[in-house]
Amino acid sequence: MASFSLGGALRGMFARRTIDDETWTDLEDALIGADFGPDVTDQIVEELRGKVARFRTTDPKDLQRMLRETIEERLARLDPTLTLSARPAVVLVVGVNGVGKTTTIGKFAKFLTNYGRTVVVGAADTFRAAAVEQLATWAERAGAQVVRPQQAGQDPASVAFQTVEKAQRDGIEIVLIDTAGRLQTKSGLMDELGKVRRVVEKLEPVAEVLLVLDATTGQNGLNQAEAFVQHAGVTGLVLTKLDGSAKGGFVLAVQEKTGIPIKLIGQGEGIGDLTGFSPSAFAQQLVG
Ligand SMILES: Nc1nc2c(ncn2[C@@H]2O[C@H](COP(=O)(O)OP(=O)(O)OP(=O)(O)O)[C@@H](O)[C@H]2O)c(=O)[nH]1
Repeated sequence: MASFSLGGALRGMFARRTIDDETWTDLEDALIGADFGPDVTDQIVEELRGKVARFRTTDPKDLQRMLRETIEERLARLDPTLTLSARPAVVLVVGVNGVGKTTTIGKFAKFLTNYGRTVVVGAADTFRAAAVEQLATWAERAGAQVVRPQQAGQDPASVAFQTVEKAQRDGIEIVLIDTAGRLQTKSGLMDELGKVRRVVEKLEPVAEVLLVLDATTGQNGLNQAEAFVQHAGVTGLVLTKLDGSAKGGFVLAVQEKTGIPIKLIGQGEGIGDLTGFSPSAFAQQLVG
């Protein structure tokens, strides 16, 4: 069972033979506990009460199936497909420190090389040499090329530019650009991201801006998301650390709050632990 599954939380509900008042309390507690948030929880419970009445069922198994369908239907309102058909397709990866950005870029590079794509990674987080080396190690493991800053503190936008230039020159299909994640000076960070984007777009349009969020952070993650969504032109979300989280509901909460689709999910620290986002597979894992 995936750790973000509602299985444990719903156990009480299924221990009962019929749907009764306690069933609804248990369901509500399970959804709140899993970080769906109060609004989405109320809406889901309301919808399921309606369905249960309409179909005149008293079987908790029916309720489980309806819950799975409701969650899947809501997750599927946005399209999780990555837009990577441009050549090169330029992807900016944004997010604050510690959410798993570097690891995600490594895993994503591997995901793409597994599909036979060629990849170059640009280390535009130029203030920490250790971060550049960590990224380079991941990229090399993934079979991707790397563009590093030529000196510490080089303008991130110029590293991004050189990375896209290399892709154009060498015919590399996908460009992944790591960006700095300092949130202390939010406006500084957003200005920097804007500059990276403008400079890259002198060469190629940006295909995707992926915001990496740590699924274990709940409301804090939602606040981070809002800042990036407002200022960085985010086109897709990547949720990391779902393997360590009992908060699977965050997936739906963050997608509905931002209106931006989840495109990738990370479920572990290994290079193979990143997958595309499938609403039906996710709803199945979540609800059982
Ligand atoms: N369990 C789990 N751990 C993850 C996942 N993704 C990343 N991590 C771990 O989270 C920690 C931070 O990951 P990094 O990739 O270094 O995060 P970052 O956002 O680049 O952080 P900085 O390099 O500090 O900017 C590492 O210990 C990773 O192994 C995941 O999907 N599941």
